[in-house]
Amino acid sequence: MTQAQDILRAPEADYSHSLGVSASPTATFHSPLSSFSGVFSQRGQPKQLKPFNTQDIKILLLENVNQSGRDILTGQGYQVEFHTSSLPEDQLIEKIRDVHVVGIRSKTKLNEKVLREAKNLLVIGCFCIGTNQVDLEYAAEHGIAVFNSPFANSRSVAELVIGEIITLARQLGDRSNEMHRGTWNKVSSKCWEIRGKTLGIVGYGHIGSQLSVLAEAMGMNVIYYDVVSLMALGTARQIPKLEDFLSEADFVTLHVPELPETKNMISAKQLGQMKNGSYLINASRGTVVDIPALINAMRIGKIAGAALDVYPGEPRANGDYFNNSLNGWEEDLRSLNNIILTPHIGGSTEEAQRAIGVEVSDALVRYINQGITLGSVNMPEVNLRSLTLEEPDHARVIYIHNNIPGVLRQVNEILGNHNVDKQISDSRGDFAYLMADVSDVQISDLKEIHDSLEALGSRIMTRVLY
Ligand SMILES: NC(=O)c1ccc[n+]([C@@H]2O[C@H](COP(=O)([O-])OP(=O)(O)OC[C@H]3O[C@@H](n4cnc5c(N)ncnc54)[C@H](O)[C@@H]3O)[C@@H](O)[C@H]2O)c1
Ligand SMILES: O=C(O)[C@H](O)COP(=O)(O)O
Repeated sequence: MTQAQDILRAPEADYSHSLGVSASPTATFHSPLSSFSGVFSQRGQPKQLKPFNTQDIKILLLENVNQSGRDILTGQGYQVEFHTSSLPEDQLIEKIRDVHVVGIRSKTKLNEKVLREAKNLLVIGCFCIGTNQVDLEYAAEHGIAVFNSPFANSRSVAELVIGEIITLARQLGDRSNEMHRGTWNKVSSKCWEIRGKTLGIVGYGHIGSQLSVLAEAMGMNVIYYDVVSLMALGTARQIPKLEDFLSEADFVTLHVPELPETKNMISAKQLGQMKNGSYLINASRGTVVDIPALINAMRIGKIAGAALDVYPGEPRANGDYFNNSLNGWEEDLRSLNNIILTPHIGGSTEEAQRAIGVEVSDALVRYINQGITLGSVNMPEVNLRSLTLEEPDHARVIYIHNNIPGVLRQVNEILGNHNVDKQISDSRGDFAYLMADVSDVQISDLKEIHDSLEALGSRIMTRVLY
């Protein structure tokens, strides 16, 4: 298989523009590499304590992350290795051992087996909405922050679904295929307007609620089902029971995350509860629909059409033919009438990918350079105003730790001998994140602070940025 693969290395970084976190040559402790043990000290892998230098940061970017994001990362001076597809697990493990940052989309599985090998990893960027492909708990336990882009592609998905509703109602896919084969088949039987029909949205979150507005603008009635009680937009109505909801909708569209509770959420029983001749659209995650049950429901005419953008097993790269990933169901799916099969393109628009690239890369830069966790999906959200590392003798201390009683007292005993300008701490479940800016410190102080924090039983990761 051919796979475009570049190593992007930025030209010399312009430190005067790198968010004010680079080492000032005038700072007294901006020494060359010292024998001290750790700017990023983690998972039993002590590193040398040296001034923060963006060029030391190694980033692995997979799955064709947009140029907008790559430009931001290379512009910081980081070393960026870029791949257009995801990697087989053995190659991923090999690559991830060495890097501080990995950027992925929905295909790359960062499970415990892979993350165990990622001894230097500080942060994961999911350049997409879904984070189900990452073991978020394991990452948090090991001090690895995870960021995503929660809604930059929602509009693209909602627009795709609108297109699919009309396409299914008018059997456009079949007519187009027939014309491609040279057949003129002008029919109106079982072709419908969507005006006045009922759209049923499962999961009324970012995508579902946008879709609600668009569908109403086209004259549809909207109902929705969600585990949370949510404010209806326009004249939409929330239906408390899935069974009642399914029996009322002409079109059912799924917008729930991949969770144990959503696995096979639409199976034979639920398909049986849908209206005769209704339609099913899935642009959420492949595990949400029981595909053999759908194939059967379409064969017997219960379901008049379907659109699938996501599948339980998806090829790793473009060109891997949609063949062996679905236990052989591909052939059955391809043989059905009025079914739209798309290769997980819900969020694949220029607008969405550009916006995601910027949003996630900005979050990564803030985290790498300043330790700011705003928008993290697995860490407490902690922010202090920009680090004043241009001033001599300033440093930012970050201590990620287990959320157990007495830690703040111990940390403050360690920091207490120094001038703490600002400090903030927050917790999320079992983990806590402390950020403190200290001034009037020399490199020997930083080493002492670092080593003392590292010795605490609660420690997950210590970072000292200066
Ligand atoms: N096809 C694509 O390219 C594409 C693009 C973006 C997102 N997605 C998928 O779509 C999903 C939804 O995206 P979103 O941004 O709208 O998410 P969201 O988190 O904003 O909304 C999800 C909604 O689902 C609800 N929900 C959760 N579990 C439920 C359950 N068991 N039953 C009913 N409702 C439940 C939540 O309460 C929430 O309101 C994402 O998790 C992602 O997997 C796919
Ligand atoms: O989670 C998402 O945002 C979508 O599934 C899109 O994923 P993709 O970036 O891999 O296309």
